[in-house]
Amino acid sequence: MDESKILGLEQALASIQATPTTIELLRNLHTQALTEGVYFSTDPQPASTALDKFVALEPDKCALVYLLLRATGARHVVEAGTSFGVSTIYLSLAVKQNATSQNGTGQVIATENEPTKANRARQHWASAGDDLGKWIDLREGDLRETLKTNLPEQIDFLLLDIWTPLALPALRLVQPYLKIGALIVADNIISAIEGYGDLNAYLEDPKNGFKSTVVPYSGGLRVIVYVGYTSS
Ligand SMILES: C[S@@+](CC[C@H](N)C(=O)[O-])C[C@H]1O[C@@H](n2cnc3c(N)ncnc32)[C@H](O)[C@@H]1O
Repeated sequence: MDESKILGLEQALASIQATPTTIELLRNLHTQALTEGVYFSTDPQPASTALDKFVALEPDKCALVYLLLRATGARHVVEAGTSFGVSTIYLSLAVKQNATSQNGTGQVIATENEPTKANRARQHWASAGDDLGKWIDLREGDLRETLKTNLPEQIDFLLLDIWTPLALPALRLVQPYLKIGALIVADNIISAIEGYGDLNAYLEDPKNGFKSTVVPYSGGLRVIVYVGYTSS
């Protein structure tokens, strides 16, 4: 791994509050993820080629997501696309810390279609040092089914880090529960733009109630706020 990636990883790890065990786990997982071959869901190669790949959110994006959650006090979070559970560690750390400081409850609803990936994710969370598993409800199976029921009354944050055809269906399922001011982060919005036509059109239609900007992280990261339905 080159120097700039090592530096970026260390900067990301320095921006979160976690036990040394969790930090070391994240360092290892990100290092494996950053050195694997690239996979994009818009590639012609079959999705099965991604079975043994992390396809994890990069460290700087994970740090941003963690800090957004901490800044907004988010406690009810949905993650579309969990894979080996790297980004989920950041989400669950923030939810645990927010819930503890607010004396409230909280949960990350994680989603993964592939049983082998779900198992690896669970192993990673069990080996983290922050007792993270109890903050995560991992729903195995196609998220178009698993997100149909049992969502919290109010959702504060949605991470869209999923194959592009699943992004809009995930958003549509979660939208009825989004609080006004909820944040949504969608990864690779520029590098996978051809796969995101339906999502972008939906977000840009004013009647759907979203405002957003694209921040210049690798591949483009769309940061979206749910402002609610408007008549204009
Ligand atoms: C980009 S990866 C997620 C990476 C993860 N957020 C991280 O940072 O570690 C997307 C994941 O979505 C999963 N996936 C694809 N289609 C799905 C579906 N219909 N329902 C649930 N998960 C799905 C894939 O198996 C893959 O592991």
